[in-house]
Amino acid sequence: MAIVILKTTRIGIPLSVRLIITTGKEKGSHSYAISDNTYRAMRTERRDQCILISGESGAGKTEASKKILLYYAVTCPTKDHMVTLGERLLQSNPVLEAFGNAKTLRNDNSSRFGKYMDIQFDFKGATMGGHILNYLLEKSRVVHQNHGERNFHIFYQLLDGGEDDLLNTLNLVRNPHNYRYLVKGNCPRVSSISDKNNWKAVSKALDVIGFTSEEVQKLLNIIASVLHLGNTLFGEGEEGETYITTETQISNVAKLLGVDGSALKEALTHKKLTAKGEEMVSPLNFEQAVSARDALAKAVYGRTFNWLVEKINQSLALKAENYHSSKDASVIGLLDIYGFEVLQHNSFEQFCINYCNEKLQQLFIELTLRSEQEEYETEGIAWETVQYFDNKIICDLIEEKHKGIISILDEECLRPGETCDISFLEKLEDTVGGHPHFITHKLATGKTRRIVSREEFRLLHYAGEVNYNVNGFLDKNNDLLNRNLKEVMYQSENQILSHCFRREEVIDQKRPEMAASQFKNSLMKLMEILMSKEPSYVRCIKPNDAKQPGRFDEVLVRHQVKYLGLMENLRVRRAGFAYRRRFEAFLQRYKPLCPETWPNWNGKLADGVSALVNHLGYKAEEYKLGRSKIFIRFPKTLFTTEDALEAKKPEIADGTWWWERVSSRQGSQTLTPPPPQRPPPGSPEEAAREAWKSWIRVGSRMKDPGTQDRSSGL
Ligand SMILES: Nc1ncnc2c1ncn2[C@@H]1O[C@H](COP(=O)(O)OP(=O)(O)OP(=O)(O)O)[C@@H](O)[C@H]1O
Repeated sequence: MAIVILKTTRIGIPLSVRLIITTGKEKGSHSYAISDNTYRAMRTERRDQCILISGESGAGKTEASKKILLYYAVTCPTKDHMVTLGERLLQSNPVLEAFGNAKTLRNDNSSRFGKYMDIQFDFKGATMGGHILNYLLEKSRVVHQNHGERNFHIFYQLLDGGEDDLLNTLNLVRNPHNYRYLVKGNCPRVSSISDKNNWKAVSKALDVIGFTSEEVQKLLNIIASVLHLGNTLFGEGEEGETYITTETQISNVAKLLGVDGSALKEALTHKKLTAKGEEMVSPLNFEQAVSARDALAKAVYGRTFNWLVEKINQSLALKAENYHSSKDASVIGLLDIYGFEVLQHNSFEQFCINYCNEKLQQLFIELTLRSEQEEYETEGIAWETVQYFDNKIICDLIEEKHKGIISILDEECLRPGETCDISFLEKLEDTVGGHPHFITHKLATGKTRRIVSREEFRLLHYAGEVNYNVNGFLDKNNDLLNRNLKEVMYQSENQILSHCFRREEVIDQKRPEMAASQFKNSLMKLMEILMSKEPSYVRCIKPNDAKQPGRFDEVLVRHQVKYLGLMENLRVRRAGFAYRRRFEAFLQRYKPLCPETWPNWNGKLADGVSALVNHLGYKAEEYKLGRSKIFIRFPKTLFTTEDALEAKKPEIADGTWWWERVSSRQGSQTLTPPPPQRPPPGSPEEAAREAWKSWIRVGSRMKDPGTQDRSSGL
């Protein structure tokens, strides 16, 4: 069971709050409602929309996003030659889940990457294309899993579901226990997952998306090579030299990756350095060789995942024949990104995940709480301010240039001389030691000191307090692969790999951006994308930590409701107005309802709106006029007005033969331009027709790009 709280919109109107508790039977119905409302808002407002799905790991974000996608795939019109776009959108899910999801302690199908998907619609509302942006895959899982967790699903699916012939060509045996990279978490069986069935689903999906059998083979070669790489072991010679003890494994890896075996062996046990312009080769010790092997496995898997997303994007891309209609295209974005995560041992990955959640909370504050309240102030509407915690202070602590945690981490990675994770921690203490949301063992006093170990720093996030162990921060941020390993991969005969290891990085030796900065920059871009759209929210709340149906842990739920800011949001919405619109847009749309304002109002806009609402009989408590906008308190008021408008449409065009023809053919709600034959010039029919035409063009569509109508988070 999961609870989802959502805000609904109709023609872009923030509506009342709905709390929907889903049970097995009605699973997904709520997601259809928000999908539908967002689609309608996009069409009537002609404004890009986005749906932000948030919640803790295991709360139901991915399930909700799949339902939303399903809704669009099934209900939106498609062009004849585009019938498979919806199908391809849907089929991208099993593929991305196979390669990017894994069993964790909190969720048997946890997304270990973030995903933002754009669905493009043409002016008739038909799906035209899609695009996926992926964020920070948890690559460390390829080589290590916590107890009770698994590696990415694809490894188990391949071993369980792959045909005998396929496994033979990959030199794999069916038992996952034979592979070191799969037994780190004790390789638990998961009753809720059928790897065999999922393998079938993934194979079919790859086909539907348009992967050729050659590409699939190359992809699986890489997956199998990672397993063989995990079984590649090293020995130490008498003089301390490192060598590979498992010849069969390494030749399997070389064959599957399409690289030269001896070059690979050399690159796994030696590193190339350039000192004073001269190239030197230095042997790696045992630990360094193990690290080089693991780094290669992570790099190969991570880059292959990016390639996979690229391929899916090519398949979803707007086709050339639709470019002409893309000018009028609208977009619905769907964000399903990792939720706030607190584990027993939180590392670099959790730091990035929780930073991302801080940013999303900032966005929520910006787009809803703050903008809502600021708007009342700007418009001169009397208003009782609702207090909320602004987490900007935490975002700054993490991301500020030169002074933030990410900058300090980058500096420590680049600084010459001896650096390590502990020196990073010390640097943090020196630089952000006094910050109210930052604590370390050294800085803590009393009780807190006991809960922060010497290798940890503690951040007081908006959603709770989290200790991060600095071990591995520098390595993960550096994300470096020895140069000679990159060279070997660049020369691979497997086109996926040679595509993933690019010339500028290998030959020109351009240093890639540090992982945390790269993540920070991609988040900044994401925020820009989301800010340009009208947001709707799906808030997923996890009912219990035991993955059990029908159990409702009140403390856990209360905590989530609190940190998601739902109560503040409720208060803002309740005290506020359900709808607001600029005077000109309101007048444009509803002017047919009042003889004084139809077909044109030539006086002051505010007076026109006053005349209109007086004629409609609005009561004083139902609305307020601001400086440039009308604010309507209850959705009911607006719906009554909308219904009156619907009823009025045929009457506006009364007496014109063309209206009757259009309405009898296509239904009276269709906003189709009148047919070319004109009524006699100067006749009342012609005047009615002209007024109608202009209203159809502007008023009925409420095209109002200047409006700051932000959906609430509920
Ligand atoms: N609406 C729902 N009704 C019943 N069960 C659900 C619902 N949503 C999710 N679940 C169950 O919860 C599990 C976790 O859901 P999901 O994978 O969507 O979580 P998530 O929030 O995306 O987690 P993560 O951040 O770890 O990826 C699902 O596999 C499913 O068993």
